[in-house]
Amino acid sequence: MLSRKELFKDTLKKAAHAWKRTVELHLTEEEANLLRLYIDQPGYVDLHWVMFVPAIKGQGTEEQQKKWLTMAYKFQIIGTYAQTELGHGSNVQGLETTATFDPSTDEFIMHSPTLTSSKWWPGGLGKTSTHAVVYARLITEGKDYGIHGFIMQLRSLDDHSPLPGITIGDIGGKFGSGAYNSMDNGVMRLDHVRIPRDQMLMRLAQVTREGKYVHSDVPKQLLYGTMVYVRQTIVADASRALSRAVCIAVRYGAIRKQFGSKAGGPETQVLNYKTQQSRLFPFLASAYAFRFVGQWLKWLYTDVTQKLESKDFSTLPEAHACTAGLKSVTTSATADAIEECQKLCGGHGYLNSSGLPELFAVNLPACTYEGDNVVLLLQVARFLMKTVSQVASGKQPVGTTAYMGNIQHLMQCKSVVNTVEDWLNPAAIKEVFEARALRMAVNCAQNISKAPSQEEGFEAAVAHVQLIIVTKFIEKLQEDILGHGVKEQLQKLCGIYALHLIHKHLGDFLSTGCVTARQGSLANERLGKLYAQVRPNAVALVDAFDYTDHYLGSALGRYDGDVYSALYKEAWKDPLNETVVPDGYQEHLRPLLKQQLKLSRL
Ligand SMILES: CCCCC/C=C/C(=O)SCCNC(=O)CCNC(=O)[C@H](O)C(C)(C)COP(=O)(O)OP(=O)(O)OC[C@H]1O[C@@H](n2cnc3c(N)ncnc32)[C@H](O)[C@@H]1OP(=O)(O)O
Ligand SMILES: Cc1cc2nc3c(=O)[nH]c(=O)nc-3n(C[C@H](O)[C@H](O)[C@H](O)COP(=O)(O)OP(=O)(O)OC[C@H]3O[C@@H](n4cnc5c(N)ncnc54)[C@H](O)[C@@H]3O)c2cc1C
Repeated sequence: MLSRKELFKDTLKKAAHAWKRTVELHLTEEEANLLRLYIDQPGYVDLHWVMFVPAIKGQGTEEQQKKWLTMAYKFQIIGTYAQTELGHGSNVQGLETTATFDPSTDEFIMHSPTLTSSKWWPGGLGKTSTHAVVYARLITEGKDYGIHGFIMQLRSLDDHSPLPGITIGDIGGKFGSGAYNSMDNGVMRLDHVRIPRDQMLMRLAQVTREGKYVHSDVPKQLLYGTMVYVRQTIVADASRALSRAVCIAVRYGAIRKQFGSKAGGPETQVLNYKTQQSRLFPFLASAYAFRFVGQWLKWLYTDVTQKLESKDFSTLPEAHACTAGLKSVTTSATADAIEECQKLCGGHGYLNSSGLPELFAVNLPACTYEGDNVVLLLQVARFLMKTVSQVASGKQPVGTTAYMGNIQHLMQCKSVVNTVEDWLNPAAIKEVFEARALRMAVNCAQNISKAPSQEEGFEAAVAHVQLIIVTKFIEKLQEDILGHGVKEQLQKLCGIYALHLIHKHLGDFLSTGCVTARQGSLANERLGKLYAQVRPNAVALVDAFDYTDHYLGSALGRYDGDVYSALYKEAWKDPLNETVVPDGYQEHLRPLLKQQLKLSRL
């Protein structure tokens, strides 16, 4: 087991190699991010590519982009995204770092006025990054204009030592053995560090030579644009992580046999047990659902970005609500699913050689970074409340809230489901999800005037986001899908995804009158039939993810199924097995055993 310093150095070596290849091969950002996935190290490539570069692209002027991105693409500088502080992360407007303009020198003075203003968490900040986009309160002419982004050099490009006035280091070990412990999330304190005025990212606003603050004609929320970009990538990351865990658990479930042998025959594959299927197959369906909605979200983000180019900001609220909501729902579901997949693999699921503990440790933080999942869903709730009031005033909603325009029907419709088979009808499923989401949003809006309940808003937001995921799965199935029988299997998975949500949130569907108790039990009956129908193709459906054994990194999820010899082989690689008699025996165990033995002979 590598020490944290060895782990860091090993990862730095891999990352530096990746960067070198990125430059030599002239990789695009997309290709560099694919390389990041192959390395599968939550490391230095993340923040440089995933946040530092996009922040400059989104908030820098053309001139600033030309200057800084040229260096960033060639890895002449290595950047991070320094927004979160010891005292504030969710509340960006509460950040305390200051950037005070000094007209006498045409500089900003960057300062950490309090302990809680210390920058805290930025990936790569601790030991690697030479530069950062630092978010700070812009103060000029004695007035505080709120949070803006500034490019700062942190370390010497000669010997990597921190520049004067900058105290910088790593925040210490984190959850899990490998995972984020290979990344130097850092702490930084600034003591009146001066930077040129032109290092303020000036696409959204600027300060003139005289110190006048001038806001440009773009919405101030573009300051948050980098986070919107990363949130949409995180949905795709979640679908990948979930599909890896499901691949391991399904393959192992097909190999593992326990009980159920008749007359000395073979025991039963655990994947044949109904309890195993009802715990695992909703995750299999979710892995496909999240992949499809992630593809759609990437389209939405690209579309919004193109509109922004032509100063069309109309879909910015939708982009924020969708990226925030889908990041929240998919990462929470994925973290829970990976943990459950460990349990689905019994004792061996807790071995590092299963690949599941590492997968869990790497993906759990996604529920927090890039926005705490509750905070983000409350943003979706805010967006829904605004939409409900616009509908009430006669405005026709569009995009993912278009269903709210059908308010007359959806507020009183009854589900058409009368038989188990009716739950196979996508239109019936979609209508039930639309009615639930709308009624929960309207109930929340009606109650908001009484006692604004965060809980109601939160749940209405979950209902809205789950509707988006179900809708995108249904729409995907309306496309031409190659491969004999593939569409049929995906239809079953779509049914499982939707009906498992009805089962899980039956209280919502009943309390809003969208389904009756009988329709609820028909849904459960349909679900059980779908599990049985998917079982024969379960292994094929995870093989379809096409992960190599290297990428999966799991003795339980091997393509050849040779699990037991892989587990046994992995065990002997552990450093503890380098000696048959363990270190410490002579000092600690032998004296005790000898003494007790002597006593027993008296
Ligand atoms: C590969 C993975 C690498 C991971 C490395 C990790 C990196 C990080 O974690 S970076 C740091 C991430 N930090 C966060 O995500 C912070 C989360 N907090 C926020 O985003 C904001 O503080 C907030 C949105 C929760 C609140 O912002 P605030 O300015 O206070 O805004 P209001 O709630 O008052 O809303 C005002 C208005 O603006 C709209 N809006 C908010 N955010 C956005 C956005 N990103 N894009 C577009 N519009 C946005 C919001 O909807 C309101 O609109 P109206 O209702 O129309 O007024
Ligand atoms: C692995 C990792 C990497 C990171 N990398 C970076 C990075 O590179 N750059 C960077 O700038 N940051 C980074 N962060 C920081 C991250 O963005 C923040 O931790 C995140 O935004 C959450 O903010 P917080 O820690 O302030 O949580 P808090 O907001 O303090 O959350 C604590 C609790 O309060 C609740 N809460 C907060 N506000 C409300 C509210 N209004 N209503 C209801 N409940 C509320 C939350 O739901 C949560 O349960 C990283 C974090 C992690 C874990």
